[in-house]
Amino acid sequence: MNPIFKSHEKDFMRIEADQVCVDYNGTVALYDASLNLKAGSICGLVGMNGAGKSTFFKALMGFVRPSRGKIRINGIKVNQAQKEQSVAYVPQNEGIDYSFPVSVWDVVMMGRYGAMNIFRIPRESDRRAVVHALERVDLFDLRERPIGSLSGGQRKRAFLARAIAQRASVLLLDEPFSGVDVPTEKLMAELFLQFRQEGHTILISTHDLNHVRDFCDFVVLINKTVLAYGETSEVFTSENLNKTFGGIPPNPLSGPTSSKDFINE
Ligand SMILES: Nc1ncnc2c1ncn2[C@@H]1O[C@H](COP(=O)(O)OP(=O)(O)OP(=O)(O)O)[C@@H](O)[C@H]1O
Repeated sequence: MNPIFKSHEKDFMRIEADQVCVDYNGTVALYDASLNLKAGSICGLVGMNGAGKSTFFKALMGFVRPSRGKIRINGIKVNQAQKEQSVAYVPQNEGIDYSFPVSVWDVVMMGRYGAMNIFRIPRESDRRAVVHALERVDLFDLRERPIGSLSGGQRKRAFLARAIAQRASVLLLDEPFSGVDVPTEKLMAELFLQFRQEGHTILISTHDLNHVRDFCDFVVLINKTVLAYGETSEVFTSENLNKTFGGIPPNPLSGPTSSKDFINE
């Protein structure tokens, strides 16, 4: 089953971020971050701990409000894209109480909530979407298990299934490979390539540079701002990686420390 994207989603860049700045109580986490991603692409988001990767995801999801800059998902504002369920986010840690008795099936069904009415009574189409998503991540047989009884890697697959069930055209995946075993890593990598084929756009944060080399069409190197962005073959140079991880202090550390410093008004 191919995802059915809304007609206007075909016409626009999937992700447009233009000079996005985010601060937490005045301390800059991200500044002047710009990025354009088209349909059917996989982009790696690479940077050190604290570089602002999760913050970038949260801005794209509308969980944090940029102090400056513009974001469009499929040509529309973030809050509208949220309403249309166009973008799904799989965070590093779900912040879920795993002692809470919720089944794998229920977790994946949450991906359908946005398409349901206020009573949240699943229709046949919702159940079909959940079955399809569970099958794609190879978890259908574990669907009745409490989510808390799954291994870390299985949980990651369950939350990926929730994103698949949502049928979002944009997938934001924060460290999807951390703590997963080799078969799960392989399954996920294959899935991501299928998603790309289907026209999804995937932004993946990872610390593993091999993942980027292996299947990311584009890469964003980030340290509080976008240091380099473009096709992986062009951007993945030792000079750029040094700038991202090594010796050379990036601009924001020697530059302004408050978002106010970036606002020209
Ligand atoms: N809610 C918050 N309040 C205050 N500061 C925050 C908050 N969330 C993140 N930060 C700070 O913003 C900066 C960027 O954090 P972020 O979580 O985006 O980095 P990251 O690249 O995702 O890091 P990691 O690889 O460790 O997950 C860090 O200095 C972090 O301490």
